[in-house]
Amino acid sequence: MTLRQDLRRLSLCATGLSGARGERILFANLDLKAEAGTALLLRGANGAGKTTLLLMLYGAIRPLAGQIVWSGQDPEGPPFIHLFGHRAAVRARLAVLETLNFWRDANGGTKDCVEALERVGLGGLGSLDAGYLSAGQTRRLSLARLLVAPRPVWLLDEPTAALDPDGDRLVGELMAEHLAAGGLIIAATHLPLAFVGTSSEIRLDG
Ligand SMILES: Nc1ncnc2c1ncn2[C@@H]1O[C@H](COP(=O)(O)OP(=O)(O)OP(=O)(O)O)[C@@H](O)[C@H]1O
Repeated sequence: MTLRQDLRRLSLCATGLSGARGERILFANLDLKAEAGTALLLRGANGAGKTTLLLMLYGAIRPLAGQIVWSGQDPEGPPFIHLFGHRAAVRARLAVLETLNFWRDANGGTKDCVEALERVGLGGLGSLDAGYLSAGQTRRLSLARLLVAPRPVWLLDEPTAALDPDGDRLVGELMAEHLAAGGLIIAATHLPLAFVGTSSEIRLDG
């Protein structure tokens, strides 16, 4: 993947973030920084608020307090964040390749979907009804979505969930390639991620 050179200045600075779900405060006064070419890993127990924080950084949930500033992006430009969450928008009766084509077009991408399916280990399954994919195959299809419409920021929620060891390696490779191309990754995970690159980590329950 090629990212524009000016994206090398991409960064995130969040200060004094507080997050709640319902009546419950999950985290308070949290400061985060992340730079292009690096990964920030979010750790914490089940229910600590990692997914909530990712949704906040994505812009889907408002913080209770604090500020989130993405720099190095044209605010009038195209969307620059991919959220790789637990839910995959896979519809039964739509083939795997059609599903990926749909996502690519909806996200303004131009990359080859057949190649992306090969890359994530789903080559040969393009004409299968996407509803028949196994849990791990569905995650792999969601990974292909990141490839067909490149965006500099990846927010990954438990990216290796449901994947086999080969899938773990694939996630590590894709992350390393994204970082090497100047992308920025924030990943919530309970497991070690097998990527090569600069990373830092914060705990939400510590
Ligand atoms: N819409 C909602 N209304 C009320 N509470 C919610 C809502 N969504 C999530 N929660 C609660 O917010 C808390 C944080 O959830 P979140 O999914 O952010 O945790 P997490 O750290 O990602 O957990 P896990 O490691 O299990 O994925 C949980 O206790 C959850 O039950």
